[in-house]
Amino acid sequence: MSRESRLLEKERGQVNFNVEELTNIYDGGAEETKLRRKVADVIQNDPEVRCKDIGMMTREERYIDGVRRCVYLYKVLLPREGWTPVSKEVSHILRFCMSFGVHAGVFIPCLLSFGSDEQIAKWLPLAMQFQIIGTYAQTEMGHGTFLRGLQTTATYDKKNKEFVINCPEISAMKWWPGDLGKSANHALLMAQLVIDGKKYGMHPFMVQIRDLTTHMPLPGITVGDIGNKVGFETTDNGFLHLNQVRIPRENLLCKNAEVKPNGTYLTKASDKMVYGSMVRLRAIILESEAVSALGKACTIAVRYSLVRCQGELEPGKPEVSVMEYMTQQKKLLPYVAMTYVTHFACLKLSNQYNAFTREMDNNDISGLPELHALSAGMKAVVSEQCSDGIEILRKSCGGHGYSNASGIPIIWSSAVACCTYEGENTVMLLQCARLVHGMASYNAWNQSSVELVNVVKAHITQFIVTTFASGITELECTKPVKNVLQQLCALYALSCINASTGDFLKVGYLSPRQCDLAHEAELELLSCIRPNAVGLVDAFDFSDDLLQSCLGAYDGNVYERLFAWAKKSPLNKTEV
Ligand SMILES: CCCCC/C=C/C(=O)SCCNC(=O)CCNC(=O)[C@H](O)C(C)(C)COP(=O)(O)OP(=O)(O)OC[C@H]1O[C@@H](n2cnc3c(N)ncnc32)[C@H](O)[C@@H]1OP(=O)(O)O
Ligand SMILES: Cc1cc2nc3c(=O)[nH]c(=O)nc-3n(C[C@H](O)[C@H](O)[C@H](O)COP(=O)(O)OP(=O)(O)OC[C@H]3O[C@@H](n4cnc5c(N)ncnc54)[C@H](O)[C@@H]3O)c2cc1C
Repeated sequence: MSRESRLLEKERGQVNFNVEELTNIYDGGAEETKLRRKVADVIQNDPEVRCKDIGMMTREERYIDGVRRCVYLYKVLLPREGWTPVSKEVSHILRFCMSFGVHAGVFIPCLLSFGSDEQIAKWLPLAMQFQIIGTYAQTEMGHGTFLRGLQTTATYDKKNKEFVINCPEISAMKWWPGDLGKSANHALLMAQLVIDGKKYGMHPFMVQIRDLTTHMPLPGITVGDIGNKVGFETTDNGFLHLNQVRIPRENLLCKNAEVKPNGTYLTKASDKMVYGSMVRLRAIILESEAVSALGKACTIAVRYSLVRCQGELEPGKPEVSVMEYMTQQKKLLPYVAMTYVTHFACLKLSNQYNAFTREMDNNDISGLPELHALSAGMKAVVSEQCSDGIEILRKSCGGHGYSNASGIPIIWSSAVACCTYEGENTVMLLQCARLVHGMASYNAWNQSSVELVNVVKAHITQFIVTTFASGITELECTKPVKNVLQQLCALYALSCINASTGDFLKVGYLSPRQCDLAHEAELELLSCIRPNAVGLVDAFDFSDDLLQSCLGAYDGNVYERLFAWAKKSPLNKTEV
C-alpha cells in the first residue's frame, strides 16, 4: 500500500460519524442510495456506456463518444434492464450521460409543458425512442436575455393554413441551442407570432429541420455547430437559420394558445406560461449541474490535500499534508459545507416547483411570480457560488489542479456555464429583486441595480441557511451526524458573513468586535471539522469512474495514476 493510501486510511479511521448514514441522508433515504448504487454498478460494468477519461480526446471524438453512449443507453441498456425513460433509475443515469442533455432535459419537458394532448401523443413516443431528436431553440445570435426582442417570426398564412418561419437578418439566427449542431432533426422553436401584421409575442413551434432518413438539412434550413467553447465540448451547441420555412398550423404547440384555421388567435392560459419552461429548468438543474459539480471538486481537492505532503509546520519535523495549513482548510472546508447546505436548499426549491405544477393542473398559477423570483435568485446565487468554489478548489491542488488529469477543469467548465444559460445571472438577480422589492421607476431602478443585486444575494443566502438549519432540526439521525451537519451549517453561514463584513459594519448590524468574533468562530469551526473532512466527502459517494480524477480516487494513489495518465498523451506515442 502506498504512503498516500495509508494516509487516507488513517484519516478515515478518525472520522467520528457514520459515513453511510450521511450518504443516506444526502440521497434522501437508504432506498435512494441503494437505487443510485445499482444504477452506477450497471453503468460501470458495461464497457459500452461506462464513463471514460475524455481528457485526451479531440472535440469530435468527445461528441461521437457521447452520442454513441447515449444512444446505446436508451436503445440497449434501458430495455435490457427493464427500465423506461421515465423510470427513477434514469434520473441517476443522466449523471453519467454527456450528450442529448437538451433533447432529454429540455425538448421533451417543454413538449409536455406546451403541447396539447394530441401533440404530445404524436411527438413524445418518437422523442422517447430517439426517432426524433430535438433541441430547444430560443436564443438568437442577437438576443438571449431580452425575450421580447427575439426576431425570428412565425407569420400565419391563412390561405395555406401554415406558419412561415423566418430569420429576417443574421442576428435573428438561432445560436447556442444544445444538441442542435449535428444531432437534432427537430427544434422546439420560440418565435414571435404574427397574424395579419399584428404581433402576439413569443410562442413555441415544432419545426423539423433535418430529413429523418438522410439527416440532411431541409429546404430553407442552414444548420451547424458553433465551434469550440470553454466547456460542454461533448455537446454540439449549434446555429440555425430559417429562410421562409413553412410548417403546418398544427405545429404551433397549443396548450396555452391556439390559432384557428381562419387566423383567430385564442389564448387558453396566462401569457406567462410561456416562461414556465425556464422556471422549471432553473429549479431543477442546480443540483445536477452546479451542486453535484461542487461536491465532485470537493471530493477531489480534500482527498488530494490529505495525501499531498508539502513543507514543514515545525522546522526539522516531517513534512505535513497541505490540509494541516489553516489557509488550505479555509479554501476547502467552507465549500464542503456549501455543497451540503445548497443541496438541501435546492431540494426545497424543486419541491416547491413540483407543488406548483400540481396547482397548475388545477388551473391555479397564483404561485408563479413567487416561484419565478425564488428560482431566478437561487439559480444565480447557487451557480455563481458553486462555480467560484470549484475554481478555488482547482487552484488549491497546485500544478496538478491545472491538469485535466485532476478532473476539475472539465467539472468547472461545465458548471460555470450554469451562470449564463437559463437566464444570465445578473438578469436573474434583478428579476428576483423586482419581484421581492417591487419595481421602482426605471431610472431610480437602474441607478440602484448594483445594490439590488447584492441585496438579492443576501436574501437568497439567508433562504439557503434557514432552509438547511430548519431541515437539521427536523432531521432524525444519530447525534454525531446531527452535530457535524450543524457545524457545516454554521461554517457556511459564518463564511458568508465574514466575506461581507463591510456590509454588516456599514449598516451597523455588527460591531467590529462582533466581526472579530465571527472570524474567530469560523477558524475554530475549521479545526473542529478538519478531522471529519475525508468522511464528509466520502459521504457524497462519487465513484472513481464518475470523478475521472488522478488526484481524487478513493485509494489516494495519486502519483501512480498521474504518471499512467500522462503516458497516454498522444505526444508520447513517439520518443522523438
Ligand atoms: C444540461 C444543461 C442544459 C442547458 C440548456 C439551456 C437552455 C437555455 O439557456 S434556454 C434559453 C434561456 N433563456 C432565458 O432564460 C432568457 C432570460 N430572459 C427572461 O427570462 C426574460 O426576458 C426576463 C425575465 C429577463 C424579462 O422578461 P420580459 O417579458 O422581457 O419582461 P419583464 O421582466 O417585464 O417580464 C414580464 C412579466 O413576465 C413575468 N415573468 C418574466 N419571466 C417569468 C418567468 N420565468 N416565470 C413567470 N413570470 C415571468 C415578469 O415577472 C413580468 O410580470 P409582471 O410584473 O406581472 O408584468
Ligand atoms: C453552454 C450554453 C448552453 C446553452 N443552451 C441553450 C439552449 O439549449 N437553448 C437556448 O435557447 N439557449 C441556450 N443558451 C443561450 C443562453 O440561454 C443565453 O446565452 C443566456 O440566456 C444569456 O443571454 P445572452 O447570451 O444574450 O447574454 P446578454 O443578455 O447579451 O448578456 C450580456 C451582458 O449583458 C447583461 N444584461 C443583459 N440584459 C440586462 C438587463 N436587462 N439588465 C442588466 N444587465 C443586462 C448581462 O448581465 C451580461 O453581463 C446556452 C448558452 C450556453 C453558454
